[in-house]
Amino acid sequence: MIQISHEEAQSGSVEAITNLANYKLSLAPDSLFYVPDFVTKDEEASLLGRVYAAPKPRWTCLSNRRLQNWGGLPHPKGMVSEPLPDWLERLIDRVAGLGLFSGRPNHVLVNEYLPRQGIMPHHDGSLYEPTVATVSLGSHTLLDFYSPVPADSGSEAGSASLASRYIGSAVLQPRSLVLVTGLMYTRYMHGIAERCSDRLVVAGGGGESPSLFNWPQLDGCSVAADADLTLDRGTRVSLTIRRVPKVALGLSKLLMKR
Ligand SMILES: O=C(O)CCC(=O)C(=O)O
Ligand SMILES: [Fe+2]
Repeated sequence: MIQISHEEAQSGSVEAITNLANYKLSLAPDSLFYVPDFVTKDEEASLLGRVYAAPKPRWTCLSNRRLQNWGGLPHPKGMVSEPLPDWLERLIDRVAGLGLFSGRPNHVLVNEYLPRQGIMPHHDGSLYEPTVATVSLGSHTLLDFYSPVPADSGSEAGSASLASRYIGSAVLQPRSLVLVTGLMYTRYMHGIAERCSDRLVVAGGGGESPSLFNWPQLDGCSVAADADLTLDRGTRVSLTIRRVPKVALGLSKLLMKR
């Protein structure tokens, strides 16, 4: 069993990120950033407390995960925005400070995955600015990336071709932040396989894995491996932070303008 555990995150403070370029994953074909321990263990517990304190109707149950939508429903005509709760605004402050978004993020999807749950490969789409910042809580997962379906592939482009389109993964450790932008957002698709454990494919003898984009970053962790190189998944909550550029005026704002 491989165990990837970070040195104890200090409870009160995290290292300030002064240069995001230091966190760019050079093994990925385009812009992918990975920041381990973006939140502390205390912050993780507090964020999980807030997620699970949300009223039941906040949750939408899907077949392979459940989610909470915060900030409004993105729509081609503009999102009627709703105020975000303070606990999300504080997290957004920190993400906005990284300077990757053109303005302040205004939308958060919270996903909860039990072991054996995931999300099919997809694009996040054009209603959002093409950058997503994801904080992982509670458990690791493997975020897999795929080349898009070739335009001329017709109906053959089913799951059989998925393996051939796979380009690599990032291990998302609990408390980490991953930033997907550039072609990694617009061109490549991403998904999470429905598995209860992840086998980390370590190619070659040198502890390198070309298919794990953040393998060198994991090196900084204490890694103990035996034969099976498997990470068991627990319940993972992801906070996916985005910016919806087109915002429609809500009813109250429209009335105020009269
Ligand atoms: O949970 C994640 O890290 C990915 C979620 C995702 O791809 C999405 O909400 O669009
Ligand atoms: Fe997505």
